[in-house]
Amino acid sequence: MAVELGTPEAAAPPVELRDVRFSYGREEVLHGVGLVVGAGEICSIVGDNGAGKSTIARLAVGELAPTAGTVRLFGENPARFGRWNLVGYVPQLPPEAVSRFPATALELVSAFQGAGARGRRLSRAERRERSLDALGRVGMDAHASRMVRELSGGQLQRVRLACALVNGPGLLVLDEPTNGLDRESREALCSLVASTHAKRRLTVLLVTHDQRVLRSLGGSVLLVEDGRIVRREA
Ligand SMILES: Nc1ncnc2c1ncn2[C@@H]1O[C@H](COP(=O)(O)OP(=O)(O)OP(=O)(O)O)[C@@H](O)[C@H]1O
Repeated sequence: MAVELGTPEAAAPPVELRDVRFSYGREEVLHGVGLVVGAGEICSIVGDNGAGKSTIARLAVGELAPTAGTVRLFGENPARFGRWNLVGYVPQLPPEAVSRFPATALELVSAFQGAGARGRRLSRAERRERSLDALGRVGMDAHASRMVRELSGGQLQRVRLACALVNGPGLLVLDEPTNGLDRESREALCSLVASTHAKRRLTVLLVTHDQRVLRSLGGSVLLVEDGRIVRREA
């Protein structure tokens, strides 16, 4: 079932899945998923544990390849996509996976930086400035020199968001971004995503269980059950 979101535009939509099937080994977990997220739209994916939400997000950013069907990222096959500055992705990870990383917050964000406009190589000073700016946007510039293993779960999640935003992406894919966040951090994250969306016409694909995040960000909501999109709420 293909679910069309928003009005068609001349430019290719940031995210497009057509009749996508996916199997981990022999077990098929997505059974013909279709969705289109147009430029500047917010689309949230909800559903029970194990329904297939993260798998859809991972396919959308090319982390997984479909076993059947078509995935397009800004109109291109993710396997051949080259404009990764356009994509910010915060995967669902156990916090330990990042927090043992032997780097400061600033170094972690810098590691995610791509080239500048038209592929220009950035100087060290420019990279530092852009990383500090991204940390500032998530309210973490004061913690730039701290080792990521010393950060709280909420602080670490903000730094991961800075990593996703540092290249000024056109598409932000967030998988359960508010897991483990307190109210203040959750609201800060939602308002940052909402303001970036409004200012820069950011496209957002969000996986969440959190009704408060859905209410705060608005947009379309897709319900996934057992590897199928079964409902769309605009
Ligand atoms: N690496 C993997 N290897 C094998 N099976 C997997 C793997 N990752 C996910 N699965 C299975 O694929 C199905 C869909 O998983 P997925 O993580 O996409 O669900 P989800 O809706 O995001 O769940 P949750 O809300 O718990 O994060 C589940 O049955 C899960 O057990």
